[in-house]
Formats: sequence, C-alpha cells, structure tokens
Amino acid sequence: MSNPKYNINTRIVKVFHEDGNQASIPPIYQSTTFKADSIDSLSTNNYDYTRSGNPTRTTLQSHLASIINCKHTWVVNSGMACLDVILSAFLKPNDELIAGEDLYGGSDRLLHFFERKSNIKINHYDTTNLELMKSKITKDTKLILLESPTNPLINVVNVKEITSYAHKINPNCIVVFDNTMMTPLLMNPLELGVDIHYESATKYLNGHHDIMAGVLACNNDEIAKKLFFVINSTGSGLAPFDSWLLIRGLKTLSIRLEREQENCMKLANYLEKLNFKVRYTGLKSHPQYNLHFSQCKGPGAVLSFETGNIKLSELIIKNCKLFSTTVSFGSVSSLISLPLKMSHASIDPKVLKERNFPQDLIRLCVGIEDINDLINDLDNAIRLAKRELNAKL
Ligand SMILES: Cc1ncc(COP(=O)(O)O)c(C=O)c1O
Ligand SMILES: N[C@@H](CCSC[C@H](N)C(=O)O)C(=O)O
Repeated sequence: MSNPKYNINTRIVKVFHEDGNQASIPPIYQSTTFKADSIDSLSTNNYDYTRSGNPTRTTLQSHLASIINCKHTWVVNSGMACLDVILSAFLKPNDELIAGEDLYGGSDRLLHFFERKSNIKINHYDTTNLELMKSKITKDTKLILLESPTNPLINVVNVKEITSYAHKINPNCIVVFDNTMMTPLLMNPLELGVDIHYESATKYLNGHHDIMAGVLACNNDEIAKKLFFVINSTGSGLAPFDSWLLIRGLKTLSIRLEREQENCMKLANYLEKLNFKVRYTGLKSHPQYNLHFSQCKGPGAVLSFETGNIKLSELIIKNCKLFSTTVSFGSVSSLISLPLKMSHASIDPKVLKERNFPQDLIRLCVGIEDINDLINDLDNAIRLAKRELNAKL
C-alpha cells in the first residue's frame, strides 16, 4: 500500500524513483531488453523484456498506486485496453455481465464484440435505478461494469450500494468501475468497494491530448495477477516514452482540474440562464446532485446540454472558434462535440434510439482558458447559430 503520509496534492507531484545517478526526473528506459545476471536469473531488478516490465513503467505504476492509494496498478496503452484486459482475464463463454445503458460508445462496442466472439451474455440496465439493479443482479452475475457520471448523459450511479449488494448476492462478482470522468482526485471507487478501478489516462491524467494510456487499479493480489497475465501475454503495457510523458502530465492534474471545474461551473450557469437543459453534477438542478457529492469531491469538467433542435446544435458547434470540434476530454484546451455523431457513433443508431439518446445533445469538455473568452466564444456561436437557423426557415 502506498505511503499516505503526504496529502494527495503533494503525492501527485512527488515521484519516488531510483536510477543510480540521482536524476531528479525519472529517466526513460528506452530499452526492450535487460541483461541477465546469469542464465538462471533475470537482471538485478527482475527485468528481462519490456513487454513484461520496464523501469519507467514501474515508476509510473508505483506513482499511480500512491495517488490512488491502492495496492496494485498496471498501465496499458489505452482506456479501451483496460477494459479488454479485464474482459479477457475474467470472462468465459456463457458468463453474464451487467452494464449501463448509457456507457461510453467504445466500451459498448467492445462489450458487444465479446458477446459475439466469446458468447458472453450482456444485459444493459439503467444503472441509476438502484431497485432495478437489485432486481437484476443474481448469483450468476459474473461482472458489473459501472460508469459515473456517465459519458455524455452525466447520470450518477450509486456505486457503494450496487457494489455491496452485488458482493452479497455473489461474493465472486467482479465490480468494475470506469473512473475516466472523475479521476482519482475526485473519486476513489476502490474505497467504495469496487474490485477494479480503471480509467482512460488519455484524458485528465495526462491532460494534454498527446498520448493514449489506461490505468488499472485494485487491492486484491489474485485480481492483480490475472490482469498482469493478460497484459504480459498480449503486450498491452504502456511504452517507456508514453509512461514518462504520463508521469510528467500527472504532476499538474490537481491545478488543471481546479481551473477546469471552475470554468465548467461558470459555463453551466451561463447555459442554464439561457434555458437550455444542462446536465452537470455541479448544478443543484442535477437530479442526483446529493448522491454525486456523497461519493465525489467535485463535479468534474464535462457538461452536456440539449438545445431542442439538432440543426441548432450542429450550427452552434460549427460556429465555435475557441472550442475545438473534437472527441475526447480532459485536455487543457476546451472541446465541443455532438456525441450522437462523434464519440457515441459506434453504438447502433437503433440502440441509441431505444435508449432515448438525445440527438441534439452537445458535450462541452472544459479546459483552462480564460473563462471570459470561453463564454464569449459560446455566446457568439449561439447567436450566429440562431440567426442561421432562422434564415433557413
Ligand atoms: C468514459 C470513457 N472510458 C473509456 C474510454 C476509452 O479510453 P481511450 O480512448 O483511452 O481508449 C473513453 C474514451 O475514449 C471514455 O470516455
Ligand atoms: N473514433 C473513436 C471515437 C473516440 S471517442 C473518445 C472519447 N472517449 C470521447 O468520449 O470523446 C472510436 O471509434 O473509438
């Protein structure tokens, strides 16, 4: 277990490492092989091949264990690789899995790939409905995948209640939590009882949209071993240079998030005043505001809003200049997107319709820019969009 002596804001900056040369910053071990001491042993520090382990990756993993305050972490080459490793490690044909109805599009796509390929039974339910969840979890439920707040509908799930109920019904049920939206600074899913916490480090943890990475965390030795087996066997461990960049990016996580949340809150208030239906856990109008703050320390910096008209939404996005039109979130710069056609386009349109996915939903991922510039950009885009829409009528 990591040393909890320092507070989290100190732990994210203080990287412990030893390289033999007293380098202040952990070096990049850009080497695939490590010389063995003899044919019967590995190198002095137990490395032989970077797929199995690399000192830069080890430094990052220990650093993340200290931030998350957990026993084991593994870093892999994307958030989706985390889910792939988990499903490969724990599911076999005919196993039953429960997941949310509005989980991230890429997760939905991967689950259904496993369903077709390995005959896993996947049931999607409204994970925000605790009673419904309790009625669906059985002793045959092998794995539950939760996300909160969900991307992009910003629904909140009662993680502690669902997890303890699942463990009561089936002590071997693995509850997995995707913490990409919150990061370890705002939420600690392992403390809420989940078995595996994973997140896309491509987002907030790295924060600069220049690497893909994923983090897996757990406290159970057996689970950690099974995860490592797949990572080592398939070679999904994060490369040394990307590990080094992630160590660097992590150091500013706290101050980035602070500013991003502050900006996001102001944008949410601005949009709510314009009478858009705004989904943001920082707003008292969010129906699960209290639940969210009972399990998280902050609202995060992703909001979504409905304009009531898909054309209007498209025109708003088109007219933004400072907000880039792109998928992803968690970067220092602000982004705008239409999830239906972008991040969630991998879900069958028929399924999205069945799940009442709002077609006009705009997602904002808020960065650290000056808030006045962000509000002006959006204000200008909304004004131009309304004018263009009226001209077309
Ligand atoms: C909530 C969530 N989980 C997982 C992922 C997957 O992460 P990555 O893109 O790093 O594979 C994403 C986005 O891609 C996401 O939004
Ligand atoms: N074309 C990509 C889309 C990635 S979406 C990335 C991110 N999670 C988001 O929510 O914006 C794909 O096919 O996965």
